[in-house]
Amino acid sequence: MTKKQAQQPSQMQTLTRLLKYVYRVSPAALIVSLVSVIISAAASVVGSLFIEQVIDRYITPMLKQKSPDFGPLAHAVLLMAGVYAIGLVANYLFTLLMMVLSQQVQKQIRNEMFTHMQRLPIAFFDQNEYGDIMSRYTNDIDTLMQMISQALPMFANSVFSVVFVLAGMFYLSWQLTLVSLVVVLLSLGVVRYLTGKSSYYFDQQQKTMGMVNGYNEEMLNGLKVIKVFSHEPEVKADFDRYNDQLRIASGKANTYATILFPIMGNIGNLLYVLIALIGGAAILAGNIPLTLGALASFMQLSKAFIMPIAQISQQLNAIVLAIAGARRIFQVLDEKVEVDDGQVTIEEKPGVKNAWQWKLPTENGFKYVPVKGHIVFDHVSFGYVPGKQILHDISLEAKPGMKVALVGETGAGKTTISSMINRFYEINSGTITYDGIDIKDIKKDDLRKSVSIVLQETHMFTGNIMENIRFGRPDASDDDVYQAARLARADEFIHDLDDGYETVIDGGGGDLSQGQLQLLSIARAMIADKPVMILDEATSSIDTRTERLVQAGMDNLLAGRTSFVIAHRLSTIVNSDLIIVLDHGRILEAGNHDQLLAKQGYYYELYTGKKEIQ
Ligand SMILES: Nc1ncnc2c1ncn2[C@@H]1O[C@H](COP(=O)(O)OP(=O)(O)OP(=O)(O)O)[C@@H](O)[C@H]1O
Repeated sequence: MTKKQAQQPSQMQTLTRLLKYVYRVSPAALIVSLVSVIISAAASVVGSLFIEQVIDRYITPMLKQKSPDFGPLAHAVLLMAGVYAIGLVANYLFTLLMMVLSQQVQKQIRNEMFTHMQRLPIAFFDQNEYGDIMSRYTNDIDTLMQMISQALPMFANSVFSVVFVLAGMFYLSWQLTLVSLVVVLLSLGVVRYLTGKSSYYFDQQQKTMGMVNGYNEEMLNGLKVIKVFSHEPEVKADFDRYNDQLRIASGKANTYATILFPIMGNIGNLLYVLIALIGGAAILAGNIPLTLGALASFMQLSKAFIMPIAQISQQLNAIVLAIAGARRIFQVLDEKVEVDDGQVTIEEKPGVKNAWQWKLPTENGFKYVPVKGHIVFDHVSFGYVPGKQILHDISLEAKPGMKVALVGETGAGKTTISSMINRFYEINSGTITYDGIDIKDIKKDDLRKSVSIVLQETHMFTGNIMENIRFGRPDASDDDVYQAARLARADEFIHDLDDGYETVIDGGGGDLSQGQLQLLSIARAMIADKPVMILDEATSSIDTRTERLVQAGMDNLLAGRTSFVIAHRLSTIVNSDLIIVLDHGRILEAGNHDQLLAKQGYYYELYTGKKEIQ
């Protein structure tokens, strides 16, 4: 994410944070699962220890009896079955609980991420690829869930098994336990090497997965451009490179992870044979005070000793992978949300539609003041990134109801100025006031509620035309929608569509032309009818005849409202009250059309065609 986060938390810190998170979602489920996992591990060891009793207490004596009584043996076996049954139930319970818990955690994380992302500043989305963000939302959450529902319970089960088995082994014979431990210690070297390698590659796999998804997303978005320039082979070559990196990382991670298990399995067999040999020889020589039953029990335990160690190391892979995912998820959740210290809010006057008023806090409560739309920039400077200033000392005043045009070459800073008004970004110095109130004192949501923006890039949401226009004002009636569409001159083409206002458009804009989409977004802004309007190349894809008609509708709407208009076609802005001519983020000239023409400066050259907006 941002560079600040280059210093990553350790795996242990992330795991602890994750466990706290899981605990917070459902403390009861986590505690009951933990108790169940302990019971399950203990039951299996107690079951193994029973073998000693069964052999030494019942079977061996019975071998010497002429007519053996099977009753006590049957009783002991039943008891053993009972212990195993308890273990089984506990095992089932904790598996089930962890499954349910993982679903709850998944829901909670998705919810928190979504809510958090909505509160992140636009700058976050400028700096991070959508594909990478999506990968955190999908792949990383998936791996995390697999860890919580599978790896973590198995890991806990194995850890407790190892502890109990070790205790059981010590109880039976400390000498044979020492032999087992030497074998285990030797095998741990192998485990460390293999898990170290696989976790490194699992981390790489998650990272490259994010890159592949990011690349896919970008290419899908730019598919048309790729086709226009016949860039398919180059794009494919780049994709192959990323895909190959993913294959290599994924292949290596899984190779190291999968060879671990067979190796550990064989070490387990080796230990089993070793214990049988050493134990048998020791019993025969009378070196170790061990019964036949105890040896059988010990061998059973030694088998149950290596497997959990193998499982611990294997589950460690999944845990390491999930920790990498958890870290990426927490990175998003740790991203600073937009600062909002604003106290001033905006409200619609009760009973009067589209009449807005400020709710200003005062010493003894608050007071209401009508919203006028008076915007003042006072020596404003701004840069998107530190050290690269884009706007230099901008001062301008848009009196209520004024139409202010921003003119200048591409990259001059027109959109940037408009983005400052609703605080998409924070200015570096100077102040911007709205009706005399510093915009930093206005609650962001409310500030944005009072400013309508129509961008050149239109975005429609999946739904029908009616719903998309109503997006501007959810409580608008059908008649309001028709009225806005008529004003925006969208009504005509909507009627020509087979399903009219019911025509469904998908997220990308469906079969509508860019100009038609612009008309819809103008209608959407018109229905919102805010005190301040920003039109950023809002009519650039509309033909000049329709643009004139839309303009007429808009001028009606804009009458009495403050508006900022950015347009490359100067015909759109000649009737503006104030034209601000920008060059490299500085104001070059300001005045109305006649004043600027009379000045015979930059604007005059643009208007008379001596200079062209590039
Ligand atoms: N999100 C961003 N991050 C960093 N720099 C940006 C960002 N958006 C714009 N810029 C830079 O800020 C400068 C001004 O861009 P801006 O979009 O305000 O220009 P503009 O006058 O609206 O141009 P156009 O007529 O092409 O829309 C440009 O140099 C641009 O590269």
